[in-house]
Amino acid sequence: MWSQIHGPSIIACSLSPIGWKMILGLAFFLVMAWYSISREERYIRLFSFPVQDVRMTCPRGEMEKKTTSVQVCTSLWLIPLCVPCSYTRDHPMFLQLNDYFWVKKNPSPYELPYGTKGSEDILLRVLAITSSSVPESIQSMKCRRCAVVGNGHRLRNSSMGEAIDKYDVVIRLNNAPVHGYEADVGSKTTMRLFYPESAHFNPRRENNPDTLLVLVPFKPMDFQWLETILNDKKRVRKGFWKQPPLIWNANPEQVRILNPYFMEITAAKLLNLSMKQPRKIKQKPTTGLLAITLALHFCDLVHIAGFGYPDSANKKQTIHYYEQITLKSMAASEHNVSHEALTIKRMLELGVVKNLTHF
Ligand SMILES: CC(=O)N[C@H]1[C@H]([C@H](O)[C@H](O)CO)O[C@](OP(=O)(O)OC[C@H]2O[C@@H](n3ccc(N)nc3=O)[C@H](O)[C@@H]2O)(C(=O)O)C[C@@H]1O
Ligand SMILES: CO[C@@H]1[C@H](O)[C@@H](O)[C@H](O[C@H]2[C@H](O)[C@@H](NC(C)=O)[C@H](OCc3ccccc3)O[C@@H]2CO)O[C@@H]1CO
Repeated sequence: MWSQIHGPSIIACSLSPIGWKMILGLAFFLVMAWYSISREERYIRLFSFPVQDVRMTCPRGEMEKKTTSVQVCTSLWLIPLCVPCSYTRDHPMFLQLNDYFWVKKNPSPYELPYGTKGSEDILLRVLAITSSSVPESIQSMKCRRCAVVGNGHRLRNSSMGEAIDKYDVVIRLNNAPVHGYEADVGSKTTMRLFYPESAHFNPRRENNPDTLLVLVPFKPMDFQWLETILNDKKRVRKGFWKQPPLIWNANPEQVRILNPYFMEITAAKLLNLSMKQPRKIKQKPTTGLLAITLALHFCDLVHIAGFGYPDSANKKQTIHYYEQITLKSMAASEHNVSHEALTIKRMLELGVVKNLTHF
């Protein structure tokens, strides 16, 4: 699925120079044709981007592609032309203990949030008390139809709850509640992505007994928070931009640590942020865009709901479905939400993801 967004730019394929020239020529033609056809909104059907089925059937062949290879597709005179390209799914979703037991052959080149360089020791300790496995119930799914639920206000009074709960996998974010909002957002939560400052949810009330609580690490202190809270050690208050919970009633067996690889590719490939001096760039992906990236790797079909910020001139519009705060609260947030909106729009246009609410 990933190759359908970026085509040849993400996955390195070995093609002869003539092959590449042909593809470039064809790409030019493709753009021209796309422009004329897209206005009639028919281009998705004609081109080789397989549109995600608006019904809930599994896109044909997706599971086979996962285990074998994928193809980079373009078109020749509107006839699909696909180039086989080797692709390995060698990025586990969650960090695992045995990767930190021994000196790694390929150590991470980046520090958090894009890699684990420098955090190896604390990781050894937190991975010893958490788990890294994808539960069998998810691993064995024949088809993973996923809903990524953003925290946006447009979910309010949407009555989307029943539809969201029908997905095989429902990904939620931060402290977004379900209790009291079931009719609009559903109650199923397969995974909840969060960081210490956003862990202000009641793990038992807002989740299901088997919900995976997935820590998105942004800084080494995030691992330290997890270690102290799960081991009930003395809490550390300094080093967080907002006070994280001091009591957190979660089962360590449900806790996972997201592989920073997904943050790296969200930043580098979707937002074109430079990875050369990541510390200097005070911009990072939102948790929602990260979750979409993760879902595109992991799921056969990705639908989103609750994404989309108000226009920057709209100072009064609340941004969440569950609380009365406006864009002003995000002034120091280090996100570029208009850039992200363009990225999401592009994915929607290509049919790579489908939106359940309006965008
Ligand atoms: C003040 C502040 O820092 N706010 C940030 C909050 C805050 O830290 C947590 O809610 C705390 O619990 O977290 C963020 O995001 P937040 O928790 O608001 O929302 C989760 C994701 O939903 C998508 N979203 C949200 C609102 C909206 N109107 N449109 C949307 O598309 C976004 O993709 C967003 O990522 C975050 O983690 O990304 C980003 C926000 O900038
Ligand atoms: C996904 O990002 C999360 C959230 O959406 C962001 O708003 C938040 O940004 C904070 C940023 O991570 C902090 N940087 C560090 C290194 O901690 C930044 O710190 C400045 C600061 C420090 C101390 C006291 C107040 C502010 O603050 C940003 C928010 O204002 O990051 C979230 C993930 O942690």
